[in-house]
Amino acid sequence: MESRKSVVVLDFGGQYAHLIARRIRELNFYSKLLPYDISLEDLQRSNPAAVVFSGGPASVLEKDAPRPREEVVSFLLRNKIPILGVCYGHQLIASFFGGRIARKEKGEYGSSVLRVVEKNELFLDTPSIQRVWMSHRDSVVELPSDLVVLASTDYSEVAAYKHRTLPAYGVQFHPEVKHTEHGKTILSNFLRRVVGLTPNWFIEDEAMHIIEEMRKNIKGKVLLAVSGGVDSLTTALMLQKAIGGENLYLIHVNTGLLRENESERVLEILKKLGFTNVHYVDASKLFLERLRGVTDPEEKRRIIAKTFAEVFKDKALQLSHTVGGFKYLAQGTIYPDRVESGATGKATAKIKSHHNVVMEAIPGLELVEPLAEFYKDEVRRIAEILGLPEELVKQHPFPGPGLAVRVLGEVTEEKLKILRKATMIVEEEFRKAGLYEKVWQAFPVLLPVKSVGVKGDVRSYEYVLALRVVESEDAMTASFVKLPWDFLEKLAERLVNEVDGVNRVLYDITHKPPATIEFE
Ligand SMILES: Nc1ncnc2c1ncn2[C@@H]1O[C@H](COP(=O)(O)OP(=O)(O)OP(=O)(O)O)[C@@H](O)[C@H]1O
Ligand SMILES: O=c1[nH]c(=O)c2[nH+]cn([C@@H]3O[C@H](COP(=O)(O)O)[C@@H](O)[C@H]3O)c2[nH]1
Ligand SMILES: NC(=O)CC[C@H](N)C(=O)O
Ligand SMILES: [Mg+2]
Repeated sequence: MESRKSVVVLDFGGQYAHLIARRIRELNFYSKLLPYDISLEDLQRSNPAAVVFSGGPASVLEKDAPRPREEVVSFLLRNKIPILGVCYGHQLIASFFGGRIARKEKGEYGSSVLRVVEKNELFLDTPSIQRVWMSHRDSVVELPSDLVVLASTDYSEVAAYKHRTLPAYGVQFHPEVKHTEHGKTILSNFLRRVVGLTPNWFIEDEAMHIIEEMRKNIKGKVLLAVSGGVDSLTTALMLQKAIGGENLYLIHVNTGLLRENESERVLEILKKLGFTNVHYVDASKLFLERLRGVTDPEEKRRIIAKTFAEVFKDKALQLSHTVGGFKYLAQGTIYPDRVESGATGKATAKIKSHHNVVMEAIPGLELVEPLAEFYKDEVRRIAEILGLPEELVKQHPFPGPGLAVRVLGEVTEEKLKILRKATMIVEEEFRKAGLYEKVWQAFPVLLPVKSVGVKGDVRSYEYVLALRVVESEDAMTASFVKLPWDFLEKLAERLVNEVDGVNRVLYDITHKPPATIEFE
């Protein structure tokens, strides 16, 4: 059993379920995300001080809606372990106690004004009227006498409730998202006031703990895929600290889908960081061959994942002939990679297949993913602690499938060449203007269409680039950046003047959701 108390978040499939756990960790409490149908034994192993029921896409009104096991519910109630329901969780807990849930004629999506109608610890230090963020269609329309309404909105009379005698609470809104003004205070109130917890989770200790665990448990040679991004570099540093350099083998693959001189740069960095067993595979021909004629985005991702695994396996086999067998495969997978691939919970919807997650199946090798539970900003803090140079800590994320998801439709050498050049210019201009570190990502995308233009009095019929520039905290949600016109103008000018084959530049003004950050 875990020695320290944890706050368990039961995952009912909400896209923001892990965000709840993350906010709780930001408040310095140890938190774990577990599947909604976890057994009592496994739940107890986590030593739960409190349990949060997350939101989710299902409806409590459906017969086979996800529910926690009965043994779990009765354990929580019997032992008076505090519970907090969020959205779907709020509806679920209300229904356990005999409340009535109904599907109303319309939903309540986005910002709402919450009125606190009953003084309660949960809303301590927050104003009686506050903005909250809602995303639901079902509502709690009747409460049993055991439950008291704490807050309402115009649309939802039961926007928050508590049980009269048990430590059970529900909120229809999402306290975990930034758009809920006082969400963090509300979560903090629940943990400090209702549950009575004292802080027991600090990221430095956490990273050191994971390193310590790896030191104890890893017995044998480790293969690590390194892209040069902050995730895999941090993974490499953690492993270096845990097991030293001797048993650590780094492989960098040139997929042919990387940016200008990227592989050379990565190899240089690894040398500087003191890694000795570094191996390079140039598989660019193979990747491009296999992608020829393929236009479907998920098919492209599948091919890249499969090829990546194959290349990796071959190299591992080849290496093991010379240095002896490998026991582990390490990757820089971070939490959002898994959420969006639908790999975190049974109730989560799949958005797109992030390639490192699909790569899990290399038979015979045990997977090591020390960052699997962290968000990017947490990874950056760990990287800093481990001494990764600042420009590497702050580099923008670059997807595993590389430029293939930014050349929409079929990937060809010609298009890659255009996009490489354009990418270089965009990165350069952002750095020059001091904007690079202010945004989450900034990159061009090559659209699969040509448009008519005029260059030097001559008609041109060339490709169109889209610019994608977003701000984000963790890539789960993002907003487009309102860049100054002058900057955009200069950037577009450079792109059409210097990149052969492009005569038009568009600016993407959609947020995520509904658009994703990458176009494929
Ligand atoms: N070209 C590559 N060569 C070797 N490993 C790779 C390559 N591309 C991706 N990987 C593996 O897949 C993982 C996920 O890729 P991803 O691009 O998300 O992460 P990253 O490059 O480490 O960090 P960032 O998200 O900051 O770019 C990497 O951490 C790495 O383990
Ligand atoms: O390792 C990765 N493998 C992938 O297949 C992949 N696809 C997208 N990304 C990056 O993840 C973040 C969220 O991207 P999306 O909004 O496009 O899903 C953004 O930061 C993207 O750049 C990937 N990273
Ligand atoms: N975000 C949620 O948890 C939604 C809960 C439920 N599916 C509803 O629509 O009301
Ligand atoms: Mg990367």
